[in-house]
Amino acid sequence: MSAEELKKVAIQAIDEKNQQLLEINQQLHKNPELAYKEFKSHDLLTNYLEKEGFQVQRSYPLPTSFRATFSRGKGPKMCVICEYDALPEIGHACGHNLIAEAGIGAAIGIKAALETSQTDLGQLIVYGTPAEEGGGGKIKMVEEGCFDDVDIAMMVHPSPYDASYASIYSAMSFKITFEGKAAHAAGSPWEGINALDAAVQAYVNISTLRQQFKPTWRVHGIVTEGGIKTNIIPDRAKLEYRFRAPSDSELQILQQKCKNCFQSAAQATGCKVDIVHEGICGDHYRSVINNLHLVDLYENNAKSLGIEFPSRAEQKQKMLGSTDMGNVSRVVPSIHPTYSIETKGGNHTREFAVAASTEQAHRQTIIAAKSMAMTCIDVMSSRDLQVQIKQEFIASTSQ
Ligand SMILES: NCCCC[C@H](NC(=O)CCN)C(=O)O
Repeated sequence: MSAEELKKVAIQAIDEKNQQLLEINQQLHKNPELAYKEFKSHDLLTNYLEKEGFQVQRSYPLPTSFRATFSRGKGPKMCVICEYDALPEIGHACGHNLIAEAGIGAAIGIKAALETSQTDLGQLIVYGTPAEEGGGGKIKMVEEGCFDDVDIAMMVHPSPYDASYASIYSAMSFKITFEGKAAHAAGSPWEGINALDAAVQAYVNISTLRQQFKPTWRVHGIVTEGGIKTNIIPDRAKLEYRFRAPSDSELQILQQKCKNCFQSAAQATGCKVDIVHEGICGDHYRSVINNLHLVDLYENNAKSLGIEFPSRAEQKQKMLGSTDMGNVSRVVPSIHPTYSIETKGGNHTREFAVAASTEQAHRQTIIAAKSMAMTCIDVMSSRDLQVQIKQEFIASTSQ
């Protein structure tokens, strides 16, 4: 069968499961779970995939990640990724319930095409990847070798705009602790060393320096501890900061500038400072390397389903944030397109959480699922494309 005929098979299979796919996204939306605690989401998705005839490895290799496979002979191993973690307090405000729906929908379509094809079309791997919003599930899965037998990986992400090319920055997070000395704030303030003043000074240093930041750099921080009582000079204050830049080398420069801001604030106030890159928000999320062959295929398939894209130059201007999919894109040819849903607020707002549960968002998600399935079918059907994608990957990762 031709690729075009197989795409029709995939589209029909996804349409037949439309109601079930909607229910999956709604269930996830009603039960938002945080990084590495996505047990109900994991069970919902793995039970469904098993029922649909996939070989499922639950809790592989992490407690809330999974691998599900379906093969028809030899051929390239295509990987579709589901995310399903939520944000504290604001739930599915990044729409990962829809990402899971899209991944499962694409898997249903690709499986139908594999079953219908008379040839060794390829193999499908569905990965459930936890903790994208902090904790870097995919980073751990890359380290565990999960992508060693994968030829191509893809996922989609809802947002306020359509972009087949992902403009995703390299990001690192730090925890900063200033240590001072407590004293009675009225009786003997001169005996104290004010850690809150150091934190405020550091915040102001960075804000002052912003004028000299490149327009593509991002620095954002919060105060997580700032004292106990107004009449005690705070002996400890804590900040959390995240730095982002388009490349790792720029990120290094930006980080050093900001570390200078923390250290000079400590010196000015007489505090000690400890800067730690660590813990749940501490992983290095790499920038995404877009495989342009895959980007073009995805865009053409989505266009054939009625999606309109801004120019590639405009797409590159839109920055969603950072993602551990960047780390996957360093080990296998990858794409991370975004697709638009109707929303009154951007990602990470309460408005977006509301938008992520609507019928309209579901309809857009189904189109994204079909576009992924069609892209996989294009790749599986053409040995030439497989070679070109691999060659581009080698060239882009060896720079
Ligand atoms: N180490 C913290 C990672 C935060 C990842 C987060 N990602 C997104 O918003 C993209 C879509 N989920 C971020 O960029 O802050």
